[in-house]
Amino acid sequence: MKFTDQLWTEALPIYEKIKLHPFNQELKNGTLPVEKFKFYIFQDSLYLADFARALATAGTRAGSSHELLDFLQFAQNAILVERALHLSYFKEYDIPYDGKKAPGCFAYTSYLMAVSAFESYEVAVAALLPCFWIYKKIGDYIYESQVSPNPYQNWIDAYAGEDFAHSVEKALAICDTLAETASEKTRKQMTEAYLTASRLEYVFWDSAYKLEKWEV
Ligand SMILES: Cc1ncc(CN)c(N)n1
Repeated sequence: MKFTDQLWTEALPIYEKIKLHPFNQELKNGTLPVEKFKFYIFQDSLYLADFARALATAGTRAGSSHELLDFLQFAQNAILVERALHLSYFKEYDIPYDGKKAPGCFAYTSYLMAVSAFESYEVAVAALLPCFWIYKKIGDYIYESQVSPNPYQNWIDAYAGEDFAHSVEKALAICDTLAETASEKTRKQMTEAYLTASRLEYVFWDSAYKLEKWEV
C-alpha cells in the first residue's frame, strides 16, 4: 500500500466532514449565498499568496533541482492560475481589496509557512499535500454531482480540471518517494502534518461559511 493511500485512509473522516460541510454542499447545489462565496474568495486570495511562499520555501529544501522546479511551478500556479480565477470573481462580484485574514486563514497560512521553514522537507511536503489532494477530491465530487447551471462553475471546473489533476499527481508522487526512504519517526510526523493540514482545510471552509471574525 502506498504511503499516500494510508494517509487518505487515516484522514478519511476529516474529508467526509469537509464534503458534507454546508459550504461545499451549497456550492455544489449552486445555493451558496454570494456573500459567503465573496468572503471565501477574498480569504483564499490571501491564503494563496502565503501558500505560494510555503511551496517555494519547501522547494528550496528539496533534494534535487528537479523537485525544486516542481515546487516553484506549484508556487507559480498558485499565484498565476488560481489567483487569476479569483481576480475574475473580484471583478464579477466587486469584492474590495481591503481586509485582513480571518482566524481560520491566519491559522492555516501560519501553520504552512512555519512547517515549510522549520520542519524537515518530508514533513513540509506532507503538510502541503491536502491543499492539492483535498481540493482535487472536492472539485471532482462537486463536478460529478453539481446542480447546473451553477454560478460557481468556473471555480468547480478549475479544481476538477486536468491541469490541476496533473499537479496533484506530481505532489502525491513526491510524497510517496520521500516516505519510501523516511524513518518510521519521520513517517509518523508526516502523517500528523497531513492530518493537521486536513483539519485546517475544514477550518478554512467553516470560517468562510460563518463569515468568521476576530472575537476581540
Ligand atoms: C484553503 C485552500 N486550500 C487549497 C487550495 C487549493 N490550492 C486553495 N485554493 N485554498
